[in-house]
Amino acid sequence: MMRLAATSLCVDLGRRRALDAVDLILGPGRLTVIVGPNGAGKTTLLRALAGLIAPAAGHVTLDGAPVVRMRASERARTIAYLPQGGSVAWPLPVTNVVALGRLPHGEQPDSLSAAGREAVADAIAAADLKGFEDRPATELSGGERARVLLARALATKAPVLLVDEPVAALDPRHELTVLQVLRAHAKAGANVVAVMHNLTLAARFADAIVLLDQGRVQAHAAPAEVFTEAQLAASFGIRAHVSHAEGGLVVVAESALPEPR
Ligand SMILES: Nc1ncnc2c1ncn2[C@@H]1O[C@H](COP(=O)(O)OP(=O)(O)OP(=O)(O)O)[C@@H](O)[C@H]1O
Repeated sequence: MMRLAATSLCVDLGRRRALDAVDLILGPGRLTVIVGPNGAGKTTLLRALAGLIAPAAGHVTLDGAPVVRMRASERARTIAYLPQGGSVAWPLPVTNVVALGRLPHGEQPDSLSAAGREAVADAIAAADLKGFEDRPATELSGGERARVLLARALATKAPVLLVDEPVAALDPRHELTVLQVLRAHAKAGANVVAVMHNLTLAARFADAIVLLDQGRVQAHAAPAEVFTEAQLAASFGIRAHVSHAEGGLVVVAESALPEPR
């Protein structure tokens, strides 16, 4: 099933309560986008969903089992996590970096199974990296590198995919490519959760939006229900104009509201 659930989830970072009593149920087959202002707790929530942070209270479960208690190898096969602004340390060819996504299956880049080779090829095609296979991953632009790291996560073929700002460094065409890939992955049955700042793209591609503010879930609903002018003013401190266009909702941030929140 791959149903992710956070129940009364509280996470402390240092002395700060970064997540406060978060309740969420995220079903498979959906692309959920987490939005919220800087410091709202989005990355912390994604890391907690991935089982990478132990909660101060409450828990995160995958099909009822606490993720922090899953064996690390099983968790790595089941939950692919793409951190924000990841870097590549070694000058490996792109194909080998993408193939690192097969490590949770016990496959080394130079000894992939047939399924592993297919997964790597699929991921390279999905991230629009054909032609880049032999380039050293350290000699790419920021946006190209971001796509390589996404491809590594896709190559895992994990049924849960958690991605932190996957389109932050991308040009408009690749923003669309990546969101189409994430949506297709969800439509194929995966549970896909992405953190994003671009509200119009989020509205266009997400099945559901989670709006976080100060560590709390302010809304969890369809984009049109979450992206109201009143909600955007309350959570982001902006005056925004929301309109309905053919491709979906368009959110235009018009001005920052003068009052500090
Ligand atoms: N290691 C840490 N120790 C203490 N506080 C931290 C630590 N890491 C993050 N925080 C704080 O926890 C809060 C949530 O951080 P988080 O990175 O989850 O926010 P975010 O919503 O992802 O922000 P952004 O949009 O800027 O990426 C912030 O107030 C941040 O300052």
